[in-house]
Amino acid sequence: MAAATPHSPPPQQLSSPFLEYIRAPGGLDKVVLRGRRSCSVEIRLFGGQVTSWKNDHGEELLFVSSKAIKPPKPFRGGIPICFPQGNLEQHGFARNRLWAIDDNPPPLPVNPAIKAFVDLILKPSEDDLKMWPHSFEFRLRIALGAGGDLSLTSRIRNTNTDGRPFSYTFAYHTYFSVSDISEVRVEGLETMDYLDNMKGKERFTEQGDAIVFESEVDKVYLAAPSKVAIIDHDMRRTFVVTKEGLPDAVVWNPWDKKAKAMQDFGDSEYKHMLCVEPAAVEKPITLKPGEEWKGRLGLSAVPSSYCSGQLDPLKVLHG
Ligand SMILES: O=P(O)(O)OC[C@H]1O[C@H](O)[C@H](O)[C@@H](O)[C@@H]1O
Repeated sequence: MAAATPHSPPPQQLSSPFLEYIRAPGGLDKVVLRGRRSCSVEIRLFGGQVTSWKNDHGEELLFVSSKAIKPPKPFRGGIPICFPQGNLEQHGFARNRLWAIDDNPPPLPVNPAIKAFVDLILKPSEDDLKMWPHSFEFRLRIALGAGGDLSLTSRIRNTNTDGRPFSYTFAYHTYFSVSDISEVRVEGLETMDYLDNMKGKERFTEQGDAIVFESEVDKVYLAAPSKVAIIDHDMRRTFVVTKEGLPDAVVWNPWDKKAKAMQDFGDSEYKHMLCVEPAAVEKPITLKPGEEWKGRLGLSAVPSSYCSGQLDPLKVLHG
């Protein structure tokens, strides 16, 4: 069966106790995944974008700006999908398109304990093909695990019929909600090489300590480990970010000056967010016709192993 068009009714399998399809005008239809107690995930069809992830106490774990703008502008917060980047609009057009429910996705091995998931699909429109002349199928599975963990699996296939390969860069532009950015540490990126977007993408090596935030940061960590931890002292919460198929990790906080310059971002909101974005940036991914690429993001929020001023990075990173 072909993928549903954006305006067709939601398929039958969406009527499950773990899923709700909510209609809203202006491309704002969304799917809500429900887990144990108050765990939930909200996904907007516009952008195929996760806009909310709540833990079992119903606390929001992702940052969304109070000034976020409605479609057709990209939405500031949650997890925008950045694809296909290159000489296109910033971060590509996928975050700016209406995705459809994929009612017959090719099989994807899943943990049978995961009941709450949804499959979305994006194919290029005629206009998209004028801008980026490649035919593709982008399948996105968003799943809420039994313990409240969230995973996004992207499968991108080259469906060009003229034999041409294509290349792209990619990012899960994840906006985490934090209590106070100056109390946050990121562990797992110590001693990594990075490109500094604020210094013309010059390459540097990170020092040996966990990363803390005192000013604007916009860095692409290269060949970053598959697990990175964001430790929020005040919340005593640690986000564990895992990634597969995505070598790099972008870390971004706009800080005060850039915050003021952004129309869709509150002046002080930089204090309450941090982007850590599993990505493939340095080396574009190339797919020949018929080839498929897979990239996975896993997120969990666990209590910090914070004890009398000492954090134990080994415990956080290796369980
Ligand atoms: O404003 P946007 O297009 O959403 O981009 C917001 C930010 O995203 C990334 O993290 C980039 O590294 C930054 O350079 C950019 O400013």
